[in-house]
Amino acid sequence: MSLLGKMFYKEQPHVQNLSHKVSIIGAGNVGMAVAVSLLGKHVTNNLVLIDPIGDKVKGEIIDLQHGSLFLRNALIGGGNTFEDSADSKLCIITTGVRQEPGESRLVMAQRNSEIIVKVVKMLIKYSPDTMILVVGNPCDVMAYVAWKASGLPAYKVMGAGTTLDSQRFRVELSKKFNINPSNIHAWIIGEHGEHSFAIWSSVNIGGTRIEKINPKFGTDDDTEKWSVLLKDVLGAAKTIRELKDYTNWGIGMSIATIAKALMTQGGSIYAVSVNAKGKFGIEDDIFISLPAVLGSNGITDIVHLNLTEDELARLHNAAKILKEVQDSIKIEEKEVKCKCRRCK
Ligand SMILES: NC(=O)C1=CN([C@@H]2O[C@H](COP(=O)(O)OP(=O)(O)OC[C@H]3O[C@@H](n4cnc5c(N)ncnc54)[C@H](O)[C@@H]3O)[C@@H](O)[C@H]2O)C=CC1
Ligand SMILES: CC(=O)C(=O)O
Repeated sequence: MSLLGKMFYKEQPHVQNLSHKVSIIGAGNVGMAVAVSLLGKHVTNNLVLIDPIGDKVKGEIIDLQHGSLFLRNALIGGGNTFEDSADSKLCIITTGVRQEPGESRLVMAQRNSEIIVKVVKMLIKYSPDTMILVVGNPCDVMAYVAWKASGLPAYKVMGAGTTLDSQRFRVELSKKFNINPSNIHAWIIGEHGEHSFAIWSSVNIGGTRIEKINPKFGTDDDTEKWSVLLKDVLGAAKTIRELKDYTNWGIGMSIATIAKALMTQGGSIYAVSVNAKGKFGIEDDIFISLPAVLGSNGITDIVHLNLTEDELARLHNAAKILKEVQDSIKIEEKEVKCKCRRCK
């Protein structure tokens, strides 16, 4: 009899609870920040990390596994192929090349969309019913590409959107008001990029809409110049990139929070990239960042914001730009061959 046989009276085979599997695709700076945040927030104890390129992902998996002692015995698997992602409830795509200096978003969109299509086809092969959250940039357009490539209903596919921008906005406001950012309700919507904008009219602290006190709040005519604060918010990515080359911790934590809403506690609202067709006068399938209610099967509702005329015009402008980029992308429907042991 083996040592295990001598140690235990076996009652039944050991079965792992696989119902909360989250797969992260891309073990770069963002992917690893998402992984650590998901584990630290106990969003899942069944994590898979996949990166088709290089050995780094294998090293990251072993390294993280050594932390599982402190992470509710989390199961951490993955590698270069997609088989371990089978039956994921949520797949988070962080693959993508970063923008080269001087490179247009459009060129980056085409390059990254080719990666997204390949990745999504593989994910759907193993998890046909998964939810997909796209982080790779330009994330609104990449969410559209993921939706097209996946064949999933739109409510199951979203992009990180302007969650991070809204988070940055709340943090900057919190520094001025000296209030915990979780008690400040403020949104950036539109496109996660050059066409995002703040909904100053809805900034609310402690049940008080600031615009009611200062009707010029956030406008160029405001003598207190609150709008200056937006420079730090919208320029944050550039500032951080100049200092450390990439951004990862802020997005890692916001993705873990979105994932928590999708995995455990429905009813939380985040400004994710959603298909806005039929909302706010948008007529086409355009993925754009709007506050949406998240539940355990994806997006349940999109908030019917009370936008001012100017804010609505900005939203339509962002939608127009996003549609132009979406339309410029060629999404090839070609079959992707899996190199995993099961399919070889
Ligand atoms: N939505 C948001 O708020 C944010 C988005 N990002 C975006 O996230 C993406 C990842 O950024 P980082 O992790 O810093 O980059 P990184 O270079 O550290 O990691 C990217 C990963 O993608 C993988 N990859 C590259 N080409 C691939 C291909 N052809 N097929 C499969 N995998 C491939 C690489 O192996 C690498 O592990 C970028 O597009 C970046 O702009 C970053 C921060 C915030
Ligand atoms: C890189 C990026 O999209 C950000 O940090 O906002």
